[in-house]
Amino acid sequence: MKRIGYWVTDKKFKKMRFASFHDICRDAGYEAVRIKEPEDLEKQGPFDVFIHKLSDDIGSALDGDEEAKELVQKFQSHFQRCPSLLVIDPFDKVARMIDRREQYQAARDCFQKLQDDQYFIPNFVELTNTDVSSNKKLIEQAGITFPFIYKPAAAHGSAECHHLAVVFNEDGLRDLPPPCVAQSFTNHDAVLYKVYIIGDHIQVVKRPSLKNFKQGGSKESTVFFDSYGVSKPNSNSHLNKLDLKEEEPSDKTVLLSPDLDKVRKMVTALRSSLKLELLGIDLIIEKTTGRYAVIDINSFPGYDGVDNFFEVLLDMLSKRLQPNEREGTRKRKSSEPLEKDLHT
Ligand SMILES: O=P(O)(O)O[C@@H]1[C@@H](OP(=O)(O)O)[C@H](OP(=O)(O)O)[C@H](O)[C@H](OP(=O)(O)O)[C@H]1OP(=O)(O)O
Ligand SMILES: Nc1ncnc2c1ncn2[C@@H]1O[C@H](COP(=O)(O)OP(=O)(O)O)[C@@H](O)[C@H]1O
Ligand SMILES: [Mg+2]
Ligand SMILES: [Mg+2]
Repeated sequence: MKRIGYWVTDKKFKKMRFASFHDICRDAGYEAVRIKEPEDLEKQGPFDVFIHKLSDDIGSALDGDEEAKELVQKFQSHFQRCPSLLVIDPFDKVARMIDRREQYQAARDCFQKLQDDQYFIPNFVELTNTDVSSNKKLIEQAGITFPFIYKPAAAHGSAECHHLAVVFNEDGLRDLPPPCVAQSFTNHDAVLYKVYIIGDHIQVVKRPSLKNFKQGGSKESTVFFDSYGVSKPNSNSHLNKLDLKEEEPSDKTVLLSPDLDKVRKMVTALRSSLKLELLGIDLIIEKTTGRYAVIDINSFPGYDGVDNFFEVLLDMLSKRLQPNEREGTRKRKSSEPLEKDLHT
């Protein structure tokens, strides 16, 4: 019987109802094994495949957190001792999504190769200090316009990673704790699409999002917000409410739901360059042009609203475990070490 090892937090285990995954696996002739302690992994194994939400720990480990380093190291040592183990997703590929600047750069490179300007990453720049005049220059050079959105550089790892802000003018540059990313705000009529990906399977789920703001900026003070309050299924923040005059579509409004063929083309390109199987892409549609903007990429997200998530997951895993597929995986060296400094 093939064995599927997995690592998720208690919160994620409960929220996603992972207990049912065990039944679904058993019915299909697989065994799901929840790893709770990263001790004696050989004894808990052997596993044919290992899936995980370790992005927070990988992020903290890269930041130098000793406990996280130890945890990540234990898994990596196990992977090295079991070279045939399929790891979804490989730690080095997950690591590339942790720093928002790196994540955006990778996605922008991918879109440039695709040579299709219907997809874009809104202009962004990394700010590493609080020097207002040099930050002003960096923002101008990157073509960032007011308002812009402030995001902590780390996309995963702590609650603070989701403490964002909308900055309306140069005065707002004083309040931004570095390291962070500044990104042009793209009006999108307060609708965001979660593009949830499980291998080849894609499901798009509609979510609330930030309202439109006057382009070019204003005198308003910076608005700080927690992203958990604006784009979860039941979010109902004042920041989600379009201003009254905007509720009726204007001539310039391109009101669209995403075109699934376009989404598929985008996902195929991103998957092939990011080399991730379990991911979520936050997509917004630019109000004035209808172009697709990717604003966030999440490793193993919540998949809230995805139909039959565990059946789809098991289907993907069983396909990946087919001998032909394994050959491809081995070529990808899925268990390569993440970073040398995580071993020290
Ligand atoms: O718990 P959820 O359903 O809010 O899922 C979170 C994701 O929400 P989403 O599916 O995109 O709505 C969430 O996505 P966002 O960054 O909020 O777009 C993250 O992936 C989050 O992981 P982390 O805490 O940043 O490591 C995810 O948290 P974990 O479930 O991995 O703890
Ligand atoms: N460039 C942008 N233009 C417009 N709205 C944005 C932009 N970036 C983020 N947002 C809004 O902020 C929310 C959180 O941003 P996101 O980058 O997804 O961070 P998180 O990782 O915390 O989810 C999004 O759900 C969306 O409503
Ligand atoms: Mg997001
Ligand atoms: Mg995110």
